[in-house]
Amino acid sequence: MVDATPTPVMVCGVGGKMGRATASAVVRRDGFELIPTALGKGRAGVVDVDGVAVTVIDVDAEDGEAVLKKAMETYPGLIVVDYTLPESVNANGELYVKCGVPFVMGTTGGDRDALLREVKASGNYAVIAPQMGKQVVAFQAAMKLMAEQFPGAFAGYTLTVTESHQSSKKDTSGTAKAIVASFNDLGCDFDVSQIELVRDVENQTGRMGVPEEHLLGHAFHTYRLTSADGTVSFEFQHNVCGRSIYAEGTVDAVGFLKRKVDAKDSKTLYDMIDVLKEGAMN
Ligand SMILES: NC(=O)C1=CN([C@@H]2O[C@H](COP(=O)(O)OP(=O)(O)OC[C@H]3O[C@@H](n4cnc5c(N)ncnc54)[C@H](O)[C@@H]3O)[C@@H](O)[C@H]2O)C=CC1
Ligand SMILES: O=C(O)C1=N[C@H](C(=O)O)C[C@H](O)C1
Repeated sequence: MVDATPTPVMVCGVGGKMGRATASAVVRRDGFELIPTALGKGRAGVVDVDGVAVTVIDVDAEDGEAVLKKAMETYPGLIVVDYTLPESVNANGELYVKCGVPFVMGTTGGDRDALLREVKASGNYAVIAPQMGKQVVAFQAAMKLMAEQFPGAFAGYTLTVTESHQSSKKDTSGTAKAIVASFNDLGCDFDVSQIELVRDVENQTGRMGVPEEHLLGHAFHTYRLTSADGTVSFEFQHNVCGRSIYAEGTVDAVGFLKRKVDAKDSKTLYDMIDVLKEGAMN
């Protein structure tokens, strides 16, 4: 029998740009319910998400663990989505593990190795990925596959990576970092510190071609490979305007995770390539 109960979702960081976009996608999508409570930082209050009034509880003022546990009791089967900030990633991951709540971590940055290690060791269900957009995840997966199939194929090539995002983005793109890891396996000697970050309007609208109306929300990435003698070059580019591609993918990830929890799957830690492989992305 199909379970008709909607999956309850708490969106931590709902006061921010991605949290708001994701909460809105949860409200729009059948089979999901946005719960009216969320954890926030320094911004207590009520956020209206398309008619759902979400009370944001400031983790600096109240006990986040108690808030989460209460929400888990009130909304059995709760799944948390995290779109907070790089400096909160590890502490939030630890909090969700401590409470035993399944979660989708879209937030980038922090100590990724520690996050993945600790969540995996805990056996807590989670999807953790720096990129939730279906087609970009497919590109990411293709680069990973190429590196697995043809390791070293681009040895001797010079790689340059340029990523442009809204000026409020402080960290280097987590997606670009993940793709650089595949280029490293393909033989390119490149460190993520060499990624060029474009955050100023002049370069964004000029060199990168970002439409003015998307200066506050875009992700334009270019990966360029050039052979040692300069006679051969490759360019991979993905340009995203707005945030709906990530918000929709996040809801797909919540649905995927819910099915894994219900099935008591022996694997508990996933990324978006797992979600894509299962055909679980709209
Ligand atoms: N995985 C993906 O596909 C995507 C990931 N992102 C990532 O999402 C993150 C958020 O980005 P934006 O929404 O643009 O940032 P933002 O600055 O607009 O929003 C962050 C929100 O999180 C809140 N916050 C900070 N620490 C918190 C904590 N400990 N607990 C609860 N709330 C907390 C802030 O008060 C703010 O409301 C970034 O790491 C970004 O790279 C963004 C787009 C897509
Ligand atoms: O902060 C953003 O906006 C984005 N963050 C993610 C990243 O760091 O790669 C995904 C996308 O680039 C948008």
